[in-house]
Amino acid sequence: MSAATPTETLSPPVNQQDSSNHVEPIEAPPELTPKTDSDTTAEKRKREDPDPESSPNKDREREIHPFWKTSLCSYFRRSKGSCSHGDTCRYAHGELELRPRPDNTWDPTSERAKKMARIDEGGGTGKEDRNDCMMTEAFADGEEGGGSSEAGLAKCVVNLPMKWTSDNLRNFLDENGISFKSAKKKKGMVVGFVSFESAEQVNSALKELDGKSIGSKNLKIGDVIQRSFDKKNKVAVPNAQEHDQNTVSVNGTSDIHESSIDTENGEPTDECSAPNNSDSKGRTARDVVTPLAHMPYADQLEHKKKSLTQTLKRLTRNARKACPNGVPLPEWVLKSREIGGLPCKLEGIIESPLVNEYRNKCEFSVGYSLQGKPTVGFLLGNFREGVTAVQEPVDCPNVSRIASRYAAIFQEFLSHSSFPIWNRLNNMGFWRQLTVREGRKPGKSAEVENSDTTVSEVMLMVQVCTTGFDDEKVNDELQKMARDFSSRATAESPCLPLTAIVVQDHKGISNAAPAEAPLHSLPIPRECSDSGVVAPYDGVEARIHDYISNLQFSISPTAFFQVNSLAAEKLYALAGEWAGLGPDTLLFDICCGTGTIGLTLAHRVGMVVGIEMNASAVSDAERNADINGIKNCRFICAKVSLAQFLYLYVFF
Ligand SMILES: C[S@@+](CC[C@H](N)C(=O)[O-])C[C@H]1O[C@@H](n2cnc3c(N)ncnc32)[C@H](O)[C@@H]1O
Repeated sequence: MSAATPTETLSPPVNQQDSSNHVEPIEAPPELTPKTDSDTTAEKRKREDPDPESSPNKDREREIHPFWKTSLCSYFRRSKGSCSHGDTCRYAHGELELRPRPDNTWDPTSERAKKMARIDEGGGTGKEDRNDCMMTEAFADGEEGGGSSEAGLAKCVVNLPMKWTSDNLRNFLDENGISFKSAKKKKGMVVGFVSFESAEQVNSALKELDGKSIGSKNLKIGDVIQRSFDKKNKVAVPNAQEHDQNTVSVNGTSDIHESSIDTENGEPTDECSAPNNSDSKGRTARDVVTPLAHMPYADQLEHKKKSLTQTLKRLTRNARKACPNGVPLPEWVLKSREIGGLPCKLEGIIESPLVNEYRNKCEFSVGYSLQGKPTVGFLLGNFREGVTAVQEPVDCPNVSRIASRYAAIFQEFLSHSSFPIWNRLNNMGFWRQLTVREGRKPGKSAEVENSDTTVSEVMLMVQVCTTGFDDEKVNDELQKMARDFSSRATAESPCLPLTAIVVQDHKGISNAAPAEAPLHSLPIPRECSDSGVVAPYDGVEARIHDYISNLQFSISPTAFFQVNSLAAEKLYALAGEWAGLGPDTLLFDICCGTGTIGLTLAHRVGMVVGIEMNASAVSDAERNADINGIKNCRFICAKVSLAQFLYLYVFF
């Protein structure tokens, strides 16, 4: 089941970097845990029920064999780099060649798996760590990268192993016989920059490198284009060190983009939100966040259905291949043949009650436009691809008018602020992000065609990094910002609701702030209340309220809440219908957030147990049960793992 999120792809838009939107992987049950080398004998044996789509061609088999190169070759390791099977060996000759297993785990003897285990032991999630590594160092600028890009002699190479440094990149180029002028790569990034002496060198490098596989990835080569304001270096920027004359950055409309083609079937996948090479010239925020917006809504639904079908078919194929010999294929895999390879019947995509301006939460990045103007909007691509340019949310149909107005107000404020904009390349600066969260009045879906009139509360969360800035000056600046927001919200016609302004101090370098990043609420100057805008007292906990299935939900600044409240209502109702609930049902709401699913279904079951790792979301869930007089729900703050789940099952 999937509710349609109009115009967006099924994957989250590029701007959605909120940690609260991130779903941590749940521990796999034992039968899904990584296979050991001993399992591979079974894998080699011919399956009784062969995959109908597998090809007799050996090379193709290697390409699609789910365990190909997913374990390190112990012979290769023991004999210090030699293995009689050479290239045909099914095991990986070294960490670089190693691929993840079908269940997304890594060979437990690999350095990567050990590193992840260390991170887990240390309480991190691995993702944070990788993000941090990715951004610890800025792309180096200076002599090497500079001049060549203008002449088109600089290229960026995407999909390089994260752990590579410039030395690894240079060695790799040498080993492949590529002549180049300079090569740079920061550890933790997947992008490297290579400059060449001549067009011939560029051409032969392209021939050799484009599409070449390293581990499980294929290299992509893109142009490096200087941002226009870097070239001119004449635009006044608040912090001169942010935009060094020599800085070479990848233009947001450059040729770099993630693969938009499903490598298995050559058809676009859910992830294909990035336009292709030629389209990406002149890519807009609208293209990036709502790549389906050019289609009529009915076509968008069809497109989503098709891409979901591909994903589900792939799931069946992978499950079939992953099932070891001797273990019977699950019934749903066997039955999938009768329904065109699908694991279950796909009912279709449910329409959203609201097609435009449906998002109740927008996270706007703060950065520079392609012309070097301080901008509040959406990144024009992925930082991993080297894109840092931001564009205003012009024509983005999913963004509400209110959110757009606040982005514009903030952008105007930043153009006069003496505090610097966050620089994603050197991880320095002050202003980082603006999140606009809206709360609605209770009302029926049919009455909400004009979303503006139903919004009664707005919370603004401004993310800054206070490192290195004077506390007093920071406070003055933030007070000034609050005054600006409130007076300009009041001056709008009709005046914009403003319920809370929260400042989040995020000192780290990854995009998503950790749950413990300090938050403080700013008082909203009094005059706003006279114009009908609610102004909380300083120190009062900032929160907004929304409604799903006639229940009120109180939401704290960082807690997750479905971004399309009305579509969520439809989705939850259907989940309840399908679940066959009754008074004897014990309903586990795993990763419950603010408790929305469990609470909306509580009246149809005996008891609800919600589990959620974000502490403030758990207290929101408890508060929400109270507000709505629901007594049969318990919420537990914990990271979900199989062990905990089993314990709870026995305990309750
Ligand atoms: C996409 S939200 C869904 C929340 C809720 N079910 C809803 O529909 O509104 C996912 C939630 O899962 C939580 N979460 C992610 N990984 C978790 C884990 N391993 N254990 C517990 N909670 C987790 C996040 O904090 C977030 O609140």
